[in-house]
Amino acid sequence: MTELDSLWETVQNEFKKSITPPTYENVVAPAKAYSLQNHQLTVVVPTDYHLGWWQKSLNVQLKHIWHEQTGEEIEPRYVLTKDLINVKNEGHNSDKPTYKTQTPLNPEYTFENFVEGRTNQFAYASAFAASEQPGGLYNPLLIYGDVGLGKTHLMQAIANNMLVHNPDAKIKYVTSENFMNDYINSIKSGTQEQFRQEYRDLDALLVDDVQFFSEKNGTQLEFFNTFNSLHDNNKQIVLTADQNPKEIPNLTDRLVSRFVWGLTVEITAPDLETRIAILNRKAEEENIQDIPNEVFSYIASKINTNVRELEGALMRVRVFADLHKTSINESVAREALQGIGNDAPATLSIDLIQKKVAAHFNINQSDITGKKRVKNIVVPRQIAMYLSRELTDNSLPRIGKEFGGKDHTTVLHAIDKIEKQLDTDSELQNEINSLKKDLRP
Ligand SMILES: Nc1ncnc2c1ncn2[C@@H]1O[C@H](COP(=O)(O)OP(=O)(O)OP(=O)(O)O)[C@@H](O)[C@H]1O
Repeated sequence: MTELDSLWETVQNEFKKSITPPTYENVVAPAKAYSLQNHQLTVVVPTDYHLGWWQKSLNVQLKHIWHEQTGEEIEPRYVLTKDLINVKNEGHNSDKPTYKTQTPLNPEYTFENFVEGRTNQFAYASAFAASEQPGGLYNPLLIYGDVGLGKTHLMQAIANNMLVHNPDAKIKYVTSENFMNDYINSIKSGTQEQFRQEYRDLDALLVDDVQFFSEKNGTQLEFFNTFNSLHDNNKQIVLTADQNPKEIPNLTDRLVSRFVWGLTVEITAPDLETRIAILNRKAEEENIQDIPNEVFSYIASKINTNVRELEGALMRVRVFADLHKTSINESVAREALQGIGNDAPATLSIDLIQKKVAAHFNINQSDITGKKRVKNIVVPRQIAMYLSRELTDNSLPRIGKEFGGKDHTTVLHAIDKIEKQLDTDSELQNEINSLKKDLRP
């Protein structure tokens, strides 16, 4: 056992005294001290969930315990096991080539484990198609969107699926930062030829977060050449970015034009139904049983942007219930998630939308929920259904119910109609904008 290992054991024992056994077992025990350099303690943790706990809840205590035990002030940093390879590459001796960055694929990032919904199904279908016919129509495939929406998951699912079909496929997954570091290190060590071979002799290259190339002109040029070489040989390229590549500042035009050569798809935040489905899937994966449906709905309505945070919230509820030795129910979830996510979930109700739309068109609310098929009532009814979907988190069946017990397909048809008309009808656009302003000042 190294000195650091035994010190870490002492630190863990100190934690044990001040936190409950489930938090210790679930969160503290799985963490390992990896290195201590220049007052920076690197701690390796297995999942995003652990990362969140350490960064948000245990960081101050760790610094305190460390100081008490050693007299040393430290600045901890937390690294996922899967990212350890990057840490290992840091500070490598410059005469050793380090162009061999190889971040392992996460075997859990498969298409089967990805929940499809309205906002990600195009990205999902494109990624699946690219993995079935690498180097084909969707080359490169670029997936962009906000943080934590599943871009890396889909990108790695492509690689995992390619490997199912061809276990010998040469696939490299790197972040754009890895690519740059590899490139710089190859220059330093005079191993550019090997670097090029390494990157160009692949069946698929996956590069995460290409927005990082912004302003890195030398790296952009090298990547441009790598890209061309792979593309010319019909090798699959998959890229992700946090925004549309055309909007990434300081990327050369020729690189942007390469990025959008194949197919560019966006992922946006999942809707309520998808968030609930993701939570169900996650609970199954983590073997968390007996969660009532209203708890899934509550968590999904609180966290409505980032899937990573959604997963974190579920784990938080679980640990909270463990700590209090209680089963998971809605009031436990409310307590566990105090101060997290949407503290003031939208109070806008379908009832209010119906009232406002009725007043706007000078008809009665009962017309909106009724069955009359005359045009001056049908259109406001469709608009009210559309707004109920846009501005609240209610599901289609729920909306149908509130509109006098209509079927969810009727609601879907109404929304579809309005969406299509909005593309061309500026009067309708103005009408809807003004109603939205009125409903959400
Ligand atoms: N539709 C989905 N179904 C199941 N899991 C999902 C889905 N979307 C995201 N996730 C999960 O959410 C977490 C975050 O996803 P991921 O890392 O792929 O996001 P990202 O868009 O690459 O974020 P970042 O920009 O921060 O890198 C992962 O655990 C992933 O498996």
